[in-house]
Amino acid sequence: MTGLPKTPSFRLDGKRALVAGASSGIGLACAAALGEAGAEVTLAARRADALEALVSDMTAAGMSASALPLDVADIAGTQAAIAENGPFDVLVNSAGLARHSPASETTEKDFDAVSDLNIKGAYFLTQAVAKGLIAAGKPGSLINISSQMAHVGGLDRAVYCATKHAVEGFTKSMAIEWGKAGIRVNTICPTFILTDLTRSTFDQPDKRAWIEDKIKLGRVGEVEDIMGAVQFLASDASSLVTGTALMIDGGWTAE
Ligand SMILES: NC(=O)C1=CN([C@@H]2O[C@H](COP(=O)(O)OP(=O)(O)OC[C@H]3O[C@@H](n4cnc5c(N)ncnc54)[C@H](OP(=O)(O)O)[C@@H]3O)[C@@H](O)[C@H]2O)C=CC1
Ligand SMILES: O=C(CO)[C@@H](O)[C@H](O)[C@@H](O)C(=O)O
Repeated sequence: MTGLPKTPSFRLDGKRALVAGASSGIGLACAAALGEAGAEVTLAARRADALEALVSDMTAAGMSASALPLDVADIAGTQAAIAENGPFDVLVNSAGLARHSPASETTEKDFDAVSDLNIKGAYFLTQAVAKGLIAAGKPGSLINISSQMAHVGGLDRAVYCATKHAVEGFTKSMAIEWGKAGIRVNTICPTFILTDLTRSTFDQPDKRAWIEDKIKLGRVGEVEDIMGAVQFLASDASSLVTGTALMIDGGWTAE
């Protein structure tokens, strides 16, 4: 016997990771997952106090973390912050927002607010981190938190769905462009997960029943459901994975 193949490592020791949208919900969980795997994690979002609280929790748990207050919709400010604090080997972009209304009533203000963060902010944040890697001649793994709504429509969620479909488009295009440089670009597409973003949806009994019916595994998502996926996509365990969407939807889009 010549020896068994060895599973590539899920560890991230020596890697620098940036998590945008780390002050709550899915981003916070992703930051903890990356820290647990050994990465040095930079936590970005607008609320500096929430970031500092997470830095304290992660440090107390033996992880390496620091805060970088940042508005991802401020493109120039984000570019400057990444240039100053990078390069980052790993990006998880979980900064996002949603506004709900019938498509016939969407206002330009809501359209712009959701698009400016979910598409434009995500695009230029991903670009800024990639530019830092290219300049440093380093490989990397860039992950955008998209949504199952990038693959299906959602009643009263036309703008949000449009932005998440757009994220899938630029992710695939960037994956093609930067593949030879060893920079991988992927999305994670969660189903409904109880966070500040979805609380108002879950509070409506008819909406909760709709969600529970559509998720074939019979339970709603929790932030912990995203953590293993982030460790996988950030690490060498996924070194041939790029330009793809990892569905974490309990079977919603299988129907
Ligand atoms: N929860 C769910 O069911 C699902 C969520 N998603 C996606 O996951 C991502 C995270 O959502 P979730 O954790 O649920 O929501 P939360 O509202 O809990 O988290 C959103 C995060 O984004 C940050 N954020 C918002 N605006 C900005 C900004 N302009 N600049 C920087 N950071 C910003 C917030 O921090 P701060 O306010 O401090 O800036 C916060 O950390 C979103 O992209 C969402 O679309 C996808 C599928 C399902
Ligand atoms: O992406 C999501 C579910 O797959 C959620 O963030 C929402 O659609 C959210 O906007 C909601 O409807 O509560």
